[in-house]
Amino acid sequence: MTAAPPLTVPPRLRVLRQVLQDRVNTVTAVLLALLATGATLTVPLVVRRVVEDIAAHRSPAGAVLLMTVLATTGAIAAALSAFCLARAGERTVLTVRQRIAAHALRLPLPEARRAGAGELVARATSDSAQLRSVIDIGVTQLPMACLTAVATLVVMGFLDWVLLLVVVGTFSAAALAIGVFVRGVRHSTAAQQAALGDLAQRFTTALGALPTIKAYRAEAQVTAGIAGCAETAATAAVAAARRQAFVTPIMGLGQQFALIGVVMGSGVRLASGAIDVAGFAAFLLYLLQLVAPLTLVANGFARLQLGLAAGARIEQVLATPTEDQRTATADAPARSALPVAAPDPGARAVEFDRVVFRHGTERPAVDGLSFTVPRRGVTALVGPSGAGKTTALDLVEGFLLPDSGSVRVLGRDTMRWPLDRLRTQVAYLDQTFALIEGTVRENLELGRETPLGDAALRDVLASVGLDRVVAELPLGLDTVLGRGDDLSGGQRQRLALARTLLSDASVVLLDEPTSQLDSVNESRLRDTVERLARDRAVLMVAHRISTVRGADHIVVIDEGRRLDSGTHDELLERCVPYQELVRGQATTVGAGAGG
Ligand SMILES: Nc1ncnc2c1ncn2[C@@H]1O[C@H](COP(=O)(O)OP(=O)(O)OP(=O)(O)O)[C@@H](O)[C@H]1O
Repeated sequence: MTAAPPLTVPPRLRVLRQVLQDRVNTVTAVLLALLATGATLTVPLVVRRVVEDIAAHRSPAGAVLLMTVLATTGAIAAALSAFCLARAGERTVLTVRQRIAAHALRLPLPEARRAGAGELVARATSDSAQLRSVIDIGVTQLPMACLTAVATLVVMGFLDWVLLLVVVGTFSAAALAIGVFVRGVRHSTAAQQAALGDLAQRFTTALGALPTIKAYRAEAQVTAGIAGCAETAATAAVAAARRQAFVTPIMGLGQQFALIGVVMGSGVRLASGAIDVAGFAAFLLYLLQLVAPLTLVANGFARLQLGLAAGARIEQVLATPTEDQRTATADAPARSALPVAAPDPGARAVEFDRVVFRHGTERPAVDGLSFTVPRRGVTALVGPSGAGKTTALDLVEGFLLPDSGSVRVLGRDTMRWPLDRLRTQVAYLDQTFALIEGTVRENLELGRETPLGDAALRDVLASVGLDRVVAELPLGLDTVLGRGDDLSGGQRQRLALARTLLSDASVVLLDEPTSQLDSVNESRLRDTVERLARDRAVLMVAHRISTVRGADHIVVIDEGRRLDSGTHDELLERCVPYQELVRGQATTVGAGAGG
């Protein structure tokens, strides 16, 4: 199985700054934990007073009451501290999830695709949840456990420093042994989270391809791949658990040896008067109390690795520059900081000037491409499959940036347009005709700040022949699409087209808008596009010659280069590759399609 390809920027742990965001709850949790720790540390000293009172035939009632108050206060403070910490933790997880979602949707398309939808979802869900352990352990548990252990050792040193040396010796040996066992935990936890990301990625992709998987009876085959990722995650988790499983028993062993050593040494120390019976009782209580914070420290470091590994994976996403943060050159300002200038009214709608673009491959997808699109009318981009047509549209929309040359929209280089401004001017119907999960209305109004009235929505639906279809949906315009109620492929395509038609953009990009339409709807689309092109530029990619033959201007491209341009009749007369395209369609679908 392959791990997800790495995102571009190495991980840093800036995300941990989030820990301090909910200061009120974090500080309250720390103060309450200090109170709980103080109470826990004081109890054995009060026990010593109880023993002394009993030995001196005094009433121990006062000391017992004090002990009860301290123990209760400690318990309540510990509970409240844990609650405050949980609140701070959950708020942090919430903020991180919101940041990941916002950031992932703003990543450049190639980066988002490379990361993978499932991987990004895993970082917003399971990785983010792991941050709780960084907060729970890192903010209070580890510091308080260290504080408790050190303070306990100090008090024990005051009670009897020789017996303390026995304790320190045995626990040091235990710590060394634990160090050997937990050394590989970080590696195992990182492997576990990478496998979980891989699992989410495979699962998401498989659910997206469910009809194909079912049609090819590939459920078992695909399940095996997903199960393989789950198995890798489980193997890594078990490896980490195996190492961690030794922590508590080794600490217990350390405590046993310490107890034996202390009991053996106590005879001499009591006989010499270095410690009295009450002091010895307190010393033993402290020794019994010591093992809990020490175990917590040892386990805490191991669990902290899990949170830190998740933090690194989250940071990897957040450190990848968004589209707005990307710059044209190293010293250029980020796109979001570019000055807002109005489009040039005299300029062409789109101008490609010797544009070269590679999808990270040796061979350019667009190779020195130059052509222009006038301010009004339909320009069609035709060429064989893989010629670079979609890449050209993606360059206009600013999804991709040219490696060299320039793409100008309304007279301005796309590298120098603030993206939201560019995309206000350019509407795009992409090949996937993707609808968001939401109502028909939400799909039509996507990206609009002010809602449109029902009449406007029905008009646009009528223009793509969908008015009756939508009227017959259970809740009409308010029917949620995508789950129980859905449309056919061609209907989805027309709904996506209707969304594009509602835009006020000066340039409209249509990628294969007729690929799933019957001849009636194709003819309707041609009329709609012609109407649209009366006052704006339409740049359309289409394989069907019947769709493009009426275009004002046709640009023929192959292997990322412009071969020729002109009207259908001009190209039919002089452009051999265009003639071949037309002839190819005439032989496959009949002369009517090719004209
Ligand atoms: N994400 C990608 N990663 C790598 N190569 C890609 C990617 N997208 C496209 N290409 C390559 O770039 C070239 C141009 O692809 P593009 O999708 O622009 O062609 P097209 O003319 O739109 O094809 P079609 O008509 O089949 O949709 C092809 O060789 C393709 O394999």
